[in-house]
Amino acid sequence: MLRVENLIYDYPGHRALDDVSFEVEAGSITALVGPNGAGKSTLMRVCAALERPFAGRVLLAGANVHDNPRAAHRRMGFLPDFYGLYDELTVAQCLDYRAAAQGIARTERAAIVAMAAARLEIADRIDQRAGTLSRGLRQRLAIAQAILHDPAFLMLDEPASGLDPAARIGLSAVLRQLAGEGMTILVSSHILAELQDYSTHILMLKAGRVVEHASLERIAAEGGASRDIRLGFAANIPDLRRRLSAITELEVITCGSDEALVRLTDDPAIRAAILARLAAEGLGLTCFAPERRSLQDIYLERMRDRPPARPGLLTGPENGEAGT
Ligand SMILES: Nc1ncnc2c1ncn2[C@@H]1O[C@H](COP(=O)(O)OP(=O)(O)OP(=O)(O)O)[C@@H](O)[C@H]1O
Repeated sequence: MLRVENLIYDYPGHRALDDVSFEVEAGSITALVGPNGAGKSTLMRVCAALERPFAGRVLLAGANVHDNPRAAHRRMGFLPDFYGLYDELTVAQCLDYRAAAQGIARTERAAIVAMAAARLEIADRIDQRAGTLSRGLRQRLAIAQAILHDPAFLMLDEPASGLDPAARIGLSAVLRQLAGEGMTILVSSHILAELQDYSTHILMLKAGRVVEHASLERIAAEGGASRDIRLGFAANIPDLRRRLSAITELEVITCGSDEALVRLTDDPAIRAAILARLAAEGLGLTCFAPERRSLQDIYLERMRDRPPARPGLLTGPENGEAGT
């Protein structure tokens, strides 16, 4: 769907994108993450053909977006991190204006405005002025503006920033729904727990370079079974820590009176022996569950460990060369 090849982008005295290559799979929701200043917004603006790269190219469904930005804008939607709405216009007028700007014929506009408002669940606000909407509803209107021409590809730059928890949950549902309807989405955010809920892939940038690009499934499976195990017990055991610590192959990370987090070795035989010992101890074991590695753990690990991608490599989940 979107293929980015060897992008270089410089601000005066600063390289913001340093040989960035990746490919976004059709139908995926890719989370674009990285520390402040990593280059996420710059990357999105270049992909949206709002900035011209110094080198490299961006292909949307095979067409170079910088050769014909207007054609690219008809195939993509973009919500920048800072956007303006016409506060004096109603929701309907805002959407109608954007539809006109997209070149949609006057006769088709009413139906398209109604459909976009329905998709973002703001149809009941259609006659309300944009300036009187809550932050969450403004965000919905801005996304409705970005998708009313039914783009195949949608980019959202930090759409959750400033939203309250309920509005963020609503936004996640909207993104899932749009992806379910066939839209390919690239979304940047610093809220990793939420990205984990709806993303299929992750693209990590650090200092203008790709340090990881993979499906969440592949990342979660990487490294085999988790070594951290959550234990649960049927009743309170006052000396639980002491009893667990007595098992030498097991390291106690946290411990309460009826639950604990412990770290085991990767060796299946030793793990089986520890489980058998725990059962034999008569502790009333009710839970022995590997802890799922969170996106946050993976992010922190990658940001710490990984060298940036080698120049010239096209990173992508399908070729398995991400961040090597
Ligand atoms: N107009 C500009 N002029 C000069 N430098 C800029 C400009 N815009 C961004 N930069 C620099 O380019 C780098 C990348 O910025 P960018 O905004 O793309 O990062 P980001 O990953 O989106 O950051 P954040 O998470 O804080 O939004 C930063 O070092 C930033 O200071």
